[in-house]
Amino acid sequence: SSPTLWRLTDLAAQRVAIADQVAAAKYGTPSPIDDPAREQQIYDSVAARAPGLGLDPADAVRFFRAQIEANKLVQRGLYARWDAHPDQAPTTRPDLGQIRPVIDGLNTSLLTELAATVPVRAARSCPIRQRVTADVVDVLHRFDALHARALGEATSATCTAG
Ligand SMILES: O=C(O)C(=O)C[C@]1(C(=O)O)C=C[C@@H](O)C=C1
Repeated sequence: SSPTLWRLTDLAAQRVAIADQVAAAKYGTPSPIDDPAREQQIYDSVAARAPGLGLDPADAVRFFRAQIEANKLVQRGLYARWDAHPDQAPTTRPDLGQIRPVIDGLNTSLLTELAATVPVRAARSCPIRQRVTADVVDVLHRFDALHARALGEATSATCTAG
């Protein structure tokens, strides 16, 4: 088990990054960014698995709500960018059916890491640790302002104290 927020934050960053592919899969199609049925499926799965990992289901769901909001923030930002600059819009359309299993894998890893970080997430030092960790992960992933803002959103529910 990891005593730091590095792995959790890197996984959240991977989930933010994959939103680019989700947006490219949906842009210019009738599929809306928001898919409440898919979200509910994720929340149900997370809530069902949480107790077995020693996690409070409501806490785990709260964390995943932030991951999904962050993902949608990126998708909306990219849509706006692509509408304004059609030359930057994707020229190939990835298959959402191939992206979601990758997201499922990230969700499982995030849940495992959530369980491994219960003490550090409950510590009084969590907010400052999370801020510093997210700043470094932004750099490592070479995130632009949109993706950095999304990682900030994704990590907003990491700390459980306070
Ligand atoms: O799977 C999708 O369709 C996504 O857009 C990804 C995602 C997610 O973050 O998991 C985000 C928004 C949708 O409402 C459902 C799920």
